[in-house]
Amino acid sequence: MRSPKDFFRPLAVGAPDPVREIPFRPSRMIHFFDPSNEKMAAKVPSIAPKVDILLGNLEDAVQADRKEAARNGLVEIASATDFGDTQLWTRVNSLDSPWGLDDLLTLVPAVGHKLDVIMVPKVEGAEDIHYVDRLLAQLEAKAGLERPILVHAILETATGVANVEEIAGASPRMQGMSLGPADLAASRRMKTTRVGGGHPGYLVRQDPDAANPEAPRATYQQDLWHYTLARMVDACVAHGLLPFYGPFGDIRDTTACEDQFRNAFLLGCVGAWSLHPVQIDIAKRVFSPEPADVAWARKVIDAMGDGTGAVMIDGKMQDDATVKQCRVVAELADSLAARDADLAAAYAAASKEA
Ligand SMILES: CC(C)(COP(=O)(O)OP(=O)(O)OC[C@H]1O[C@@H](n2cnc3c(N)ncnc32)[C@H](O)[C@@H]1OP(=O)(O)O)[C@@H](O)C(=O)NCCC(=O)NCCSC(=O)C[C@H](O)C(=O)O
Ligand SMILES: [Mg+2]
Repeated sequence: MRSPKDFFRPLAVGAPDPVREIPFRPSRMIHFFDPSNEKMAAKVPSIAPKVDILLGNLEDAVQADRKEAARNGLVEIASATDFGDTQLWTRVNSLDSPWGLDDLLTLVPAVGHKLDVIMVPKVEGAEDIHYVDRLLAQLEAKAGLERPILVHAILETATGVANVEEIAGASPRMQGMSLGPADLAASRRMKTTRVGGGHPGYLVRQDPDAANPEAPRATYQQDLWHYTLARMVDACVAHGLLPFYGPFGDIRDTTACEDQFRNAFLLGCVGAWSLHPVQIDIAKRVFSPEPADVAWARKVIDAMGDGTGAVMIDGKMQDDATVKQCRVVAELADSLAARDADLAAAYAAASKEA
């Protein structure tokens, strides 16, 4: 393990200095597209301005015989497109696959200056991040890049979950993590074949009524992902990283998708993956605080002055802790409003009314 003194040293001569703090840009949705799919690729220029993050996916969901086409397609799209202030990410193939190395060897020299973040799937421990860290430093130095490419890990194996804290702290490049519920379910031998979401069999049942033991008893579906998501959020925050929920595979069930995204938002995640255009607006809605909540947060911040002491607002106690909660909401709203004029107007109107 590197000494803490060396943590922020470049890992190759000529590589850019690692960042000291992970930038928190609007990140409500990571929109996946397959660069080898002509229809999807054609939509990139029109989708890019609508999403916070656009991700060229090279891993799962791209057929084995389309891997090279996807990689080359991403180089072409990244070179030809002006993404404005939308972030460009890629998900490379896993480190043990026949394609992961060539993904990195091709993308960094060709379009490394345009890539903000590389998502690495199936990360199992700090050693995976160390490998990518050094290789990226070498490639960045060779390509003459001036800013480091950040790394995002998918938490999608039981071993990865067991090692989540050490993964989060493995490198100053670590930008964030996403939950990968499909691979994680397989790795853990969970008996769900869904991509995220609940399962009707995972429930608790109301106690029997002593006076009427045969009466029907209510059941309450439970959240299969709560434990992992909460662990991931804590590991990320402890290391200054951004946590994301991952994919919701039932594209037609927009209601359950919204519920899953909202649970993640409330628990601390900054965004989720959108796999289909229909999920973009869901993520935008869910991961932007409600105007009424923003107005309330600003009211509390104003009333709390220097942020110490206790006051009563509309019958609710406010103190040093609640003002911090309110700052989380207000600061997120400010950063999203700077990118989204409609949201800025909605926040201003709600604050005026409050
Ligand atoms: C899920 C899909 C296969 C559905 O595609 P399709 O059947 O074509 O849907 P539609 O007919 O409704 O599409 C309407 C039009 O929209 C275009 N489209 C579809 N998806 C996208 C997209 N993501 N970006 C841009 N454009 C998109 C279609 O081409 C249609 O266009 P047109 O005919 O011109 O109107 C498909 O959405 C898809 O493949 N999505 C991405 C899937 C993906 O990336 N999966 C991997 C991430 S999840 C994962 O890996 C699991 C995770 O790692 C874990 O372990 O949990
Ligand atoms: Mg996966």
